[in-house]
Amino acid sequence: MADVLVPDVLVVDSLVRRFGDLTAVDDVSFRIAPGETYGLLGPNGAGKTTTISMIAGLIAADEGTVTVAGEAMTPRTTAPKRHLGLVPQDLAIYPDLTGRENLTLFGRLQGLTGSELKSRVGEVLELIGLADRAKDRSKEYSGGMKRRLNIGIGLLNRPTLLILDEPTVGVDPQSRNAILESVEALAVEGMAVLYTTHYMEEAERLCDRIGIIDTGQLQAEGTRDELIRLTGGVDTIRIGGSGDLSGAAQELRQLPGVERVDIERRSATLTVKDAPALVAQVVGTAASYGVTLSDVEIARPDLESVFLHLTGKALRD
Ligand SMILES: Nc1ncnc2c1ncn2[C@@H]1O[C@H](COP(=O)(O)OP(=O)(O)OP(=O)(O)O)[C@@H](O)[C@H]1O
Repeated sequence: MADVLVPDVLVVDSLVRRFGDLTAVDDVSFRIAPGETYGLLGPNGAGKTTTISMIAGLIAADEGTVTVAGEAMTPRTTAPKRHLGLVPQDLAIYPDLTGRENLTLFGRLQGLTGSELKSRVGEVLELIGLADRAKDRSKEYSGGMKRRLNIGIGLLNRPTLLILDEPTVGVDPQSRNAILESVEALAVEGMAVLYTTHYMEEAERLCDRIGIIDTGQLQAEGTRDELIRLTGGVDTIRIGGSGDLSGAAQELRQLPGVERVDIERRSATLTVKDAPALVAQVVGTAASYGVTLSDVEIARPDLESVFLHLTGKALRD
């Protein structure tokens, strides 16, 4: 049976945006399928906000096109905007209103009324995990709760595509986790999500596919594993200690999944396929040769190494 072709929710084709002499977005193309979470990962100033501002029809592209749910998006068109929920980096909530009042107000502005409005506000409060604080004024919320309320506003119109611009910048780790859980819950509901971040852990955890952006250009895209393969990167296990390391190394070379073993004076470095899966066996083998281990280190390539490989610089500033 032939596969049913589901059209992409978002098609970004050859987008360019210049500010004077600076090309902030330089020929960027990517697509997002329904239910997919796509991460735009890049450092500050890479062009993420400018890209999503064009996708949301807030600013015009100099070149290229954006298609949302099959409709062309420009600052002059309003129809495709009904498919979008945009959660900007800056908070857009009223501090003196409660969480529920904020959502109700924005829901009305988006054309919801009566029982539909009430039930949607209730659903969104659950989705963002603020149902039990709905009656508190938002100025009493923590930074992370305010951010989640900001996300809730973007969800009111049941968007086909939710765009989140660095939603965890400046929030504490616990709130960050709550935000990430909310985004995971949305993906489970089948929403397409475009998530910009400069935190590789977030992109690794949330995103089905990741586009790496730097100096306005999409350097590479793919799943986490596809991107890591680009670096040709491998896992390593390094064991350090005293005893018969050379004897242990001979046996370690025979273990399935071990590609090579390099011995130095008091340490051995194993190049392996899957370090976490092998480490217990490696330690056991070393012990059976009377090696007294003083340290065991696992290193796996991550998106940070991919970024370094592609751009020659670190992702973090
Ligand atoms: N309105 C503007 N006028 C002039 N330059 C701009 C404007 N908006 C963005 N830029 C420049 O375009 C480049 C890309 O900025 P953009 O905000 O898109 O990056 P970003 O990846 O979202 O970074 P950040 O995380 O810091 O927001 C930067 O060099 C920025 O200074």
